[in-house]
Amino acid sequence: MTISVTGTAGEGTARQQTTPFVLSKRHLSIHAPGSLDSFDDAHEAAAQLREGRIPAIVGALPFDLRSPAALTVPAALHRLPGPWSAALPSGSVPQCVVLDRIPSPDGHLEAVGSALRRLRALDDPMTKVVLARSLVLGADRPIPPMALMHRLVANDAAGNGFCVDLTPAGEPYTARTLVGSSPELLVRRSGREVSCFPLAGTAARAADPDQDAAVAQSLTRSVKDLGEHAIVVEGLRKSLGALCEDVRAPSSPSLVAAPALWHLGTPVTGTLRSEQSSALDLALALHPTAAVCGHPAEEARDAIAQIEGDRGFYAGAVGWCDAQGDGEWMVSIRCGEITADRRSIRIFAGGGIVAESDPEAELAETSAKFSPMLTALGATEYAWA
Ligand SMILES: C=C(O[C@@H]1C=C(C(=O)O)C=C[C@H]1O)C(=O)O
Repeated sequence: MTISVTGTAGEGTARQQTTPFVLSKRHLSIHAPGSLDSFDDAHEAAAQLREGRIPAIVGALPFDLRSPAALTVPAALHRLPGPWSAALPSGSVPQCVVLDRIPSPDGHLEAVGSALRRLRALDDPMTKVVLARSLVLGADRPIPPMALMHRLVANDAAGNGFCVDLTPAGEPYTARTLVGSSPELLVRRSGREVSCFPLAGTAARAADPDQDAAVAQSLTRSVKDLGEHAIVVEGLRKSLGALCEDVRAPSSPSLVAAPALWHLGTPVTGTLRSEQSSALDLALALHPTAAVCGHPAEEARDAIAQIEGDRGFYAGAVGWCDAQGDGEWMVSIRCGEITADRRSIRIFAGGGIVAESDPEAELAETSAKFSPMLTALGATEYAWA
């Protein structure tokens, strides 16, 4: 189905985006080409949507909502059944090599160690913090964002993928693109129905089926992972409760299969008290969950800023919202940011740290989380340029 969007700017002034917005999902994908207008202020975009002044919004929210967003009023919002499967865009993905690690593996071990000292201190309120690291990869020719997303979608059994032009966020994001394949739903709104599907608690999958089943079973019994997961569900129930009635979540998580990983996941649902709250309003109210930030959120966010610096759009949200307020926002993980010249990409992976965490296991978890992006880029983490 296609919703023709006629905004205040009119079709004649549509700026052709270099890269259209795409969000690919198993059952419904969104393709939103063109740009009638853009916003770096997500709250302003949400207000204009509520007032009926813009017909739809697509794009990315940053990890830290005080930073600029990259939101576009598209020229059209196409809803397509099933995962994104348009003809393969011209240009294939070049083979990439790792040029830099930020921080180094030892640096990440140190960061986890310093977080653990706080998490284990009895007088510190922080009980969970999500710490991430990144790899910078380079290629000898441009990395086409749509072709990369195509590969990610093809390699993912659930057909997840996204591609977002970050230009609306202004410098230094002009002509940069966020591309990834996230398994995590921040929030979906359909009429008054609201659903979230947070993931927290992770184990790397094994090639041998018996071993893989054993890994999954032990994840469902891991006190550390169940505790880490419970913090996320508890936080989400609370923030959803402020906007919804009848908030429901099963008492124990289910196993979710992601490429190379098992996760613990819990569906959390509710019914909106007011239809005034759009999918974008919900995303702004719920983000960042403890799945990507920690608990309490403010302490964890400050610790992340101090340890990692600015995360930009990693661990933010990517999604869309229409004039009725319906839409869907995915947590922007398992992703990378392609530079304006498209010769390099910075990919990110993080994990929740709690008092019982082991630094070496956390480092290995981030390596496993890099693997879908590395596979799509034809690279391995420990092969140097
Ligand atoms: C932060 C990431 O993943 C998040 C952290 C998880 C965990 O700590 O177990 C699991 C899924 C995501 O919510 C990432 O992939 O970069």
